[in-house]
Amino acid sequence: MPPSPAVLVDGLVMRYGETIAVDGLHLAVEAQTITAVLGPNGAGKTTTLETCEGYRKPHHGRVSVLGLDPVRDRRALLPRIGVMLQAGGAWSGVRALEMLEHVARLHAHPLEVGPLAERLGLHECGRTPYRRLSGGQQQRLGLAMALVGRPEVAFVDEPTAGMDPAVRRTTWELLEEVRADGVTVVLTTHYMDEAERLADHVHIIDRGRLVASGSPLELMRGGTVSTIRLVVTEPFPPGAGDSLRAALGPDTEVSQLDSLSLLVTGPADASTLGKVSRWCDEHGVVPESLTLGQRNLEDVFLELTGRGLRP
Ligand SMILES: Nc1ncnc2c1ncn2[C@@H]1O[C@H](COP(=O)(O)OP(=O)(O)OP(=O)(O)O)[C@@H](O)[C@H]1O
Repeated sequence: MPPSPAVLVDGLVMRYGETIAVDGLHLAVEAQTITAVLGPNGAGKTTTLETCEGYRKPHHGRVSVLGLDPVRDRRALLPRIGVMLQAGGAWSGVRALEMLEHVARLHAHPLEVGPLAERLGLHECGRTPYRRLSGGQQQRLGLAMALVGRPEVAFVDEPTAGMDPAVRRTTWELLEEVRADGVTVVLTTHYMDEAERLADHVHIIDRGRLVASGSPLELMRGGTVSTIRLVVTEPFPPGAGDSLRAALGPDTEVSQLDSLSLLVTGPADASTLGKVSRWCDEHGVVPESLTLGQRNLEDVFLELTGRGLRP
């Protein structure tokens, strides 16, 4: 029998008034892995995580974490999970290190507070009340609070949003270390490089529904294998995507990523490359780069939904 998932979301429906935030979502998270939930703004990622954390009750369907119901079994579950919310999570007047020590005491085998705070650069603001911490400091404290208890499952909502590159790398290393320590990590992110580097498994959601699941490699290999990325120096003329699509024929798909880049998916062979460069020539488009490559997670999302992942 396969091991039971650490987190199971089974036909979850969540509504805010008329808005359907999560629309019959199914996903399973294998224990001791890092699972990334990807999706554009408003896809329902935070709502799903908050339901797994026991902050919201499913309107339909079921959620189970470590075999427990996050609402009904909240008291039993709380010491076994770590939570990093997108914002907040600490009392406004509490000092940063006091808060971290408090959370550590709620768990049976916490990490040492000092070294964790030092690694996340929290020692320098350890005596600062939470409300006076900068946004970045609050975020690092939130991450430390999620991990300090050595939880069995850590839910981290956009852990590196807005972090500088060095702290981002430290965060990635920390998440990899806790996974090696046996922690199951469920994270949401908008950063493709984060998901590609960290995640064992990715669930892509859009409009509250699962649109694809797999390891980053499986997702990037599935379907069309190759891409040609055309980046230009001046914005494309209106209708450029349609015009290039017509020039390339039915075997290829053309998506406009932004005003300066187009992605061609399909056979990225010499003939297609020749057609792209002829099209540039005929339309007065000056390429800055024309790159052949395997599609990345962002391309996968675009192919599946026709829209980009980033805000
Ligand atoms: N408290 C709320 N009241 C009303 N609508 C809400 C509330 N929270 C979320 N929504 C709506 O539910 C939908 C899903 O939101 P959610 O925050 O779960 O998405 P998300 O994928 O986490 O987005 P983001 O990447 O921007 O954090 C969106 O349409 C959002 O506007």
